[in-house]
Amino acid sequence: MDQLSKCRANYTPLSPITFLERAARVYADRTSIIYRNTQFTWANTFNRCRRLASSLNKLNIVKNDVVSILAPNVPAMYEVHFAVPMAGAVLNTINIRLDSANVAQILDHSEAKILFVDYQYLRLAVEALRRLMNAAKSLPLVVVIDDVDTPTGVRLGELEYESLIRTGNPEHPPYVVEDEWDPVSLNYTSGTTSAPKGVVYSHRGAYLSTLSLLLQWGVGGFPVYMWSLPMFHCNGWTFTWGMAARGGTNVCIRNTGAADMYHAISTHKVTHMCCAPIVFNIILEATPEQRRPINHPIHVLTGGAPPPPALLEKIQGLGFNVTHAYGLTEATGPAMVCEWQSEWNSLPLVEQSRLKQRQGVSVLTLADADVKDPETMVSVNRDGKSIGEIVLRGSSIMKGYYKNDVENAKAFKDGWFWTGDVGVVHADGYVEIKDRSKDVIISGGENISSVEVENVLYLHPDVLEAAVVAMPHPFWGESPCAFVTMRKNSQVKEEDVIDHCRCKLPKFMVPKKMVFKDELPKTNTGKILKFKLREMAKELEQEHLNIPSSRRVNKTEEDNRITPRNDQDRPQQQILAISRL
Ligand SMILES: Nc1ncnc2c1ncn2[C@@H]1O[C@H](COP(=O)(O)OP(=O)(O)OP(=O)(O)O)[C@@H](O)[C@H]1O
Repeated sequence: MDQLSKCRANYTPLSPITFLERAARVYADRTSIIYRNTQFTWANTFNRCRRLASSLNKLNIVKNDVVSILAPNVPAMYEVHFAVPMAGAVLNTINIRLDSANVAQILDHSEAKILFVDYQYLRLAVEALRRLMNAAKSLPLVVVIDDVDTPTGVRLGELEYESLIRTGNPEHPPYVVEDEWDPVSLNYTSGTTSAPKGVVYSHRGAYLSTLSLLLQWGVGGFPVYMWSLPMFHCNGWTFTWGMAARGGTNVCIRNTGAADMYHAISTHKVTHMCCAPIVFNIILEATPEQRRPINHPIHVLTGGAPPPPALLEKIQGLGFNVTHAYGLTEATGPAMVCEWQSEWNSLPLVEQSRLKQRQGVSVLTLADADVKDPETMVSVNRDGKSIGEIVLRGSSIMKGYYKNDVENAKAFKDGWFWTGDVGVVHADGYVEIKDRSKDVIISGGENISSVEVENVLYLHPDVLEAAVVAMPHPFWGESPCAFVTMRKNSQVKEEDVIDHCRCKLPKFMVPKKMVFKDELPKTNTGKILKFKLREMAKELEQEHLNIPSSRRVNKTEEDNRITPRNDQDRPQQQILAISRL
């Protein structure tokens, strides 16, 4: 049998762009995209993508060139997921809430040849380009994306998205992927804990991850998928490509405000959506004018941050059927999922939410997932208590970080990808995150999981959002400090919330300081920027100790950037502390 060899008939490189060609054949007249009053079919989408790919090649885009895009969830953002790789190039979607310094950094680091910019983000793009120009760096060609539904006429130079489509060749032969290990996209990490890193996906990894997530989430034919998750985040957790694979309808929305989401859900009968847990608050806090009745089941895949059980309970009560996944940019989005066991359906709702907030088991494309002691590399006991670092291996894991050998060497060790997340394994094999290694609070030699304290805070009926970080403590080394936002018109005081924690937590885990804030600092993907809160906690401690402001740690310009510099030495220290336990 060994002599049977591969040939073109039985071995084709895997690539997610093949999903579109098939969609155009199989689902030609079905709706592919809805955006305001504009609708396309799968035949239209294939035609538009071929035209755009041909125009990109005419602009001298060749294999492995990077093409960037700065846009919200509009049709163009969807189309480039096919058109750019169909031109042989690598797609780089840029987070629209970054500042111009970060956008410039990404354009420079990725060596982007073309930048597609949605008209609403032109100012940000221009500022980023000005920075590149001042630093004598090369500039990408800019293509403005006007609103396809209600064009504004805004331009910057000659190139405009729709005219590239109009002038492109509809018969352009689809690009043939020769090696499935070739790059398909370049996504920068959220920069929650360190400088954003450029994560490269292969055609093979993207293809397999797409299929595995569709299967894992049980997405059948013709889903109506609302884009409440930014497509720029891990290519929309691969559902950009996935909707073509299932002949789904992409409901594009510019903003994830409550009114837009409720309107889309009820008008288009949305069946599926993904989002960070923070979006549940937007849905739950909607005003009566924004709300619409929800009369059909909606499947939600949530991840990106730990969903507190109290929040899961509330959103499920509204008719949303939540699946909880855990993932990273480096794992092409969701890598583990809390796979639901039917016998759990008979448990009380509180117990169901407690089980569901666990991060779960590996998705199908991962060969393995484990929790290991980072010093001994030994797997931790399945007792729900022994702590270690979550490690992953398999075809969903990135090719590597672009131009970053140092981080590649740290991330890939002993045949595993090391996530930097700290967790436990329960007796049933389900993993539960306790923290990011950088966020663990070490108080008097005890590790405190900030997630556990946050879960208790979320049980308070007036708490809207909560984040717990380490505050320096003269005796214990660190103590928990909670930052909380409260529901509108709440009369509750800080002391009341501390008392609530006292009733539910061991004394050493009770926040020593409670800070009410109007808003918590977040990344665009809805993650709370804990490094910023740690800085604030440090300031609070210095005030508490009456250190004159002149001697306090100064805020530098960099504090306002995504890149946290202050925590660089912390993970190693903390992992060592964890492994000592
Ligand atoms: N379901 C989840 N529960 C808890 N945490 C989660 C979950 N899903 C994702 N996360 C957190 O999000 C992280 C992945 O986020 P992402 O890839 O967007 O960039 P980042 O890690 O936030 O940014 P950076 O690596 O630049 O700091 C995971 O490592 C984990 O800490």
